[in-house]
Amino acid sequence: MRAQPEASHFIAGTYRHDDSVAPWADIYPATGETIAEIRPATAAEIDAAFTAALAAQAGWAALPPVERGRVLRRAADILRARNAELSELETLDTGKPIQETLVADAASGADALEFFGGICTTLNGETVQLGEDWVYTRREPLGVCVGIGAWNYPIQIACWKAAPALAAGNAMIFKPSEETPLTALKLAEILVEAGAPAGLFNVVQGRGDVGAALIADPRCAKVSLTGSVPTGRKVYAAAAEGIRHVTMELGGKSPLIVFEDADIDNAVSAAINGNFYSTGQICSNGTRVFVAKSILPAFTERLVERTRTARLGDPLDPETNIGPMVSDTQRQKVLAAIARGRDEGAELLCGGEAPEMAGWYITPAVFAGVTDNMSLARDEIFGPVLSILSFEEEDEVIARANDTDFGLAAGVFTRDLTRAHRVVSRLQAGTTWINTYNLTPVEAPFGGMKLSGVGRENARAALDHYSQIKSVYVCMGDVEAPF
Ligand SMILES: NC(=O)c1ccc[n+]([C@@H]2O[C@H](COP(=O)([O-])OP(=O)(O)OC[C@H]3O[C@@H](n4cnc5c(N)ncnc54)[C@H](O)[C@@H]3O)[C@@H](O)[C@H]2O)c1
Repeated sequence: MRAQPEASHFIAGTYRHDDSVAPWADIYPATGETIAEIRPATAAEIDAAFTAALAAQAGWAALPPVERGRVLRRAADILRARNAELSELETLDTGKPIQETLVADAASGADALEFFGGICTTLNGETVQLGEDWVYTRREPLGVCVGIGAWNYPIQIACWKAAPALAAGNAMIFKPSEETPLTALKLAEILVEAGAPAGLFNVVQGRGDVGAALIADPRCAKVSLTGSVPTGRKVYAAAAEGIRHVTMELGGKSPLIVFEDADIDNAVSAAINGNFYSTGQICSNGTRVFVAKSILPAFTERLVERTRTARLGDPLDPETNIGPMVSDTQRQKVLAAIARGRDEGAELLCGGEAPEMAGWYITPAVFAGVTDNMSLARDEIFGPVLSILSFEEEDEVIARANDTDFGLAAGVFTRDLTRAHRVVSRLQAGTTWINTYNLTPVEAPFGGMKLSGVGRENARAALDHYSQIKSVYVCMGDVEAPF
C-alpha cells in the first residue's frame, strides 16, 4: 500500500495501534485503490492520548513564549522543506490536483505555524489602575484541546487548529476525518522533530464515535470542529454537557455578488475559484452567484466558455485542475443535488456529469435561471456546482444574499468604492471579499456567522479562542470589614 503509515495513531511521541481492531481502507479517490489501512482508536488509546497530552501541557505552558514560538517556527520550516512529499500524500488522500496541494495545503499550514510561532510572544494581559490598588490580567491556556477535522483540507485544518492552540500553551489531541487520516500524522512527527515534547500533539483516528468520546472525556477543555452543520450541532451539544470551550467552523451557502460595473473577467475568475477549486469541496465557496441583469448574458457566456476548458484527470499530473470527489458517497450526493436542480427547473448550461473513467469525477456544473427557493440556492452541496441568479437592485440583492441560515462568507465585485464597502457592511457573513474570492491568509480572521459557526480561526483572534483570562486584584492597603 502506497501510503501506509507505521501505525494508525501518534500518541506520546510514537506510532501505535491495537492490532485486534479491524481497520478500514483509506482509498485514493482517483483510482479506487487502497493506499492505507487505518484502525479506529480504542478507549485505552484515547485514555493514553489524554494522559500524554496532560503530562506534556504543564511543562509546555511554563516555557517562555519565545521558546514555544521557536518550536512552531522550526516545524513551519520542516513542513516547507517537505512540501513536495506532503503535497503528494495529500493528493493521494483527498484526490485534489497536485497543482493545488503544492501551493495551498502544507504551505498554508506552515504559514499558520510561522504566524502563531511569532505572535505567541505578544499574548499578554493588561493592567488596570484603581487608585492605589490595581488589577492585572493573565491570558492562560485552556489545557488539553480536541481538534476534529473535515476531509477537504486535512493538513491545513490540523495546522490551523494546532498552531494557535500550542502557541497559547495548550496541548492538542487531533482526530482527522476518517476519509483523510494521513497527513495529520506527518504533522505530529514534524512537531516532535521540531522540539515539541512528546504528547503535546497527538493524533487519534476514528469516525464520529471516537470524536464524541474525545469530547466526553472530562480532561477535554475545548473542542474545535471543522465540519458540517449537523455534526456541529451534535458536537456543540456534547461540549455543552461539560461546559467546554468551542470553535465551530461549519458549512456555508455563500453569495458572490457581481454588479454591472464589475470587471467581468475578474468576476468570472473569482466565480471559478470560488466554485471549482478543490472540485468544489470548500466551505466558503460562493455557490450563489448573483449577477446584475444587464451583464448576465456576457458574464454567463464567458463563464461557460472558460468552465468548458477545465482539465479533469490524474491528480498527480501537474496539468490537471479538476480532480475527483473525495468519495463515491460524496459524488452520489452531488449528482443527486444536480438531478434535483434540473427537476426544479434550473437550466444546466454545462457539466454535472460523471464521466466514464476510473475515480469519482464530476464535470464542473453551471446552472442558470436559479431562483431563491430552489434547493440549488438553499442547500450546501459541497461539490462543483455553481448557480447563477440574476438581480436588479442593490437592496434587493443584499436581502436575497442574506436570506439563508448560513453566514460563512460573501464576495462583492464592483468598481464603485463606496458601494463595495456599503454592501459588505450589510452582508451577514464572517469572511468577506471585495473584488476577489476565497483568499484566506493566516493574517485575516476566518469563520462564520449564523449557522456557519462560532469563534474564529487564524489571526490574533484565534489566540483568544485558545486562552482564558484570569484577573488578579492587587490590594495595596488595609482590608476593611464591617465587624
Ligand atoms: N468553516 C470551515 O472552516 C470549514 C472548512 C472545511 C469544511 N467545512 C465543512 O465540513 C463539511 C464537509 O466535511 P465532512 O463531510 O468531513 O464533515 P462532517 O461533519 O461529516 O465530519 C467532520 C468531522 O466530524 C467528525 N464527527 C462526525 N460526527 C461526530 C460526532 N458526533 N462527534 C464528534 N465528531 C464527529 C467526523 O468524523 C469528521 O472528522 C461541509 O459542511 C463543509 O462546509 C467547514
